[in-house]
Amino acid sequence: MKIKTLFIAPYPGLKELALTLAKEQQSLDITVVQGDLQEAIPIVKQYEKKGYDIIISRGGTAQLLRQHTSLPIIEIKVSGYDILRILTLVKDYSAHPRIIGFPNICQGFVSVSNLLGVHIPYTIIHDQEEVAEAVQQAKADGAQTIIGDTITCKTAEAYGLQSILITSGKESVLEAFEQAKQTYQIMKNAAKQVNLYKQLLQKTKIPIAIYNENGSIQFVSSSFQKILAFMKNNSDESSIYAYFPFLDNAYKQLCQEIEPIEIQYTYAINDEWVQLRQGYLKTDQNESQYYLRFSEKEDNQEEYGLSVTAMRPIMTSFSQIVGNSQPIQMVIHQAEKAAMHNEPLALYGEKGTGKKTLAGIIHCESKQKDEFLLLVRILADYREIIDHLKPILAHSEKGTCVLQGVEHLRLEHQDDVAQLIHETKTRTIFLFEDSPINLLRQKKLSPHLFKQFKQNQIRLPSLKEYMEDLDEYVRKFIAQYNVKYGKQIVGVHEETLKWLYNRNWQGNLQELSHVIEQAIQVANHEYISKEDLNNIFKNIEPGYSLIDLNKPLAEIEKDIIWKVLQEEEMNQTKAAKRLGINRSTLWRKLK
Ligand SMILES: Nc1ncnc2c1ncn2[C@@H]1O[C@H](COP(=O)(O)OP(=O)(O)OP(=O)(O)O)[C@@H](O)[C@H]1O
Repeated sequence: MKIKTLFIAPYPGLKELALTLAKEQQSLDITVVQGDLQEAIPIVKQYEKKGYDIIISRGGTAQLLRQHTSLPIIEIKVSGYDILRILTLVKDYSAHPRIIGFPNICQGFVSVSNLLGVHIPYTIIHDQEEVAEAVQQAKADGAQTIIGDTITCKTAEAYGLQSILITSGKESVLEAFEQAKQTYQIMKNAAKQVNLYKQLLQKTKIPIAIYNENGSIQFVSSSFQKILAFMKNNSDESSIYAYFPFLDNAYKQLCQEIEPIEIQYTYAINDEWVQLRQGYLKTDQNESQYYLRFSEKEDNQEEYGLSVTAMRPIMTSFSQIVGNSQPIQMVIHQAEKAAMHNEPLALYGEKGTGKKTLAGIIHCESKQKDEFLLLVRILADYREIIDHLKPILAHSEKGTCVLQGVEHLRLEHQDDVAQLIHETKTRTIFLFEDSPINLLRQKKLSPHLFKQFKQNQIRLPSLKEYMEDLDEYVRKFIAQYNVKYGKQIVGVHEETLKWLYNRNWQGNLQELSHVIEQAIQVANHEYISKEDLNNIFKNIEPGYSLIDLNKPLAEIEKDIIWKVLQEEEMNQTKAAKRLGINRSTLWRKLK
């Protein structure tokens, strides 16, 4: 297959020469068009659509075109022969010649003319815009003939001077043809590689899209394309922001700074929550590139010992917190106070007591509510962790960073975190399962770090401490899961609630929420019955016979999974690992 080549000749003679030489080119299919600086851009736009591979042009035209097309531009260089020809022509000329040109042309002339003992004055320009001034100056200096390229000659004539165009000879044109072939070959090899990777991405079925700083989509895998089509029917939007508006914000810059760590997002597409990950791709161009990919729920979290999530607060206001009990009212009171300032804060309480939820509300009720809300989980200590945390904490003067697992860091790293917090204005909220003072005593918390939030600590009570609010929470979860599962459950009977109340309750809000979720799914009356709940507890509490062999296989499987989950303190990662399945499979099987 021949290389489709567009040859733009800035003057008629070059067009003729190119047409003649093109005939001898076996591997180039050359279209020759005449056009100068002004005409070249529309020509290229017109031919670009016709599948051309490469463009050949000369001087300023070639340089201008580079800024307006992604096709490779080969420039016909002024050769020693071209210079020699001009010098031979003008050496006995009496009409005071002057060369005006870019540094390479002028230097070429100086070298060759020195060899020949011909001395022609010259003016070096660096930009086409300088031509007019250079011509006027030459005229003022007494020059009568200007030697230069097409634009220079046109300008000279406009000022009433003679001009001699530096024409390109056969050798220069042939040289450009050779270069076109070589460049095309290099391009083809690079394209081959890109194609290979693209195919690989398609084959592995990873839903991934790559886009630039402006959000313009550069690549989209077929599986991602299907999702985009699903999101916007018949839409040919080329901007990623049209589909995922949350990407166009402060996180983009952060993404670049914490590369190679990805930022996770939870996003609803047609009522279905999905996990997305955004990352930064290093390229050697000035432009920044990003990718967005769909991921299994919280997969590969341990990859970097650090996970960064753009939090989506499920509750945004203190008024949404239900419960009149003293412990809950105390939490609300303290949290309201905390939302009024920007000091580092610690929230502590057992697993599933609502620490993340409260952190989200505090953020939404604070001055920085419109800024980012990040959940940073430290999963392991490692050498570069502070380098990774630095941009996160220093990222913006605003926003809230919720930091979980800081006690996993060695004490000197914790001291570094304390220093970072001291220097930043980003609001930091620490989450602990144990009380900070206990952690301090056990030497798991650095005194420097402790000092940062010593005055601002909120303890989240365990559910068993505020059982008088149980009915409120049960009702809240029923309403929440009715929506999710399209049910119309109206509540639990008084006696069921009493029974629930009198249980030796070990779990927290997280577990209560799971139990109600299960109950909503199985309930087939308006009220959740004691039996419904009992069946669920049977499966999640130790001491009950685990497997009821009268149930269908899928149900037995569910029971086993619940049992393992319970034994692993509802830790989904550990349960999934024990069962040899991944976390999304685990949840799918429980549905
Ligand atoms: N005030 C609340 N009202 C209703 N539901 C709540 C409340 N607080 C928390 N929840 C629910 O309880 C569950 C656990 O909450 P959250 O994740 O905030 O707890 P956590 O203490 O941060 O958990 P962990 O210790 O596991 O990280 C979530 O499903 C959340 O929706």
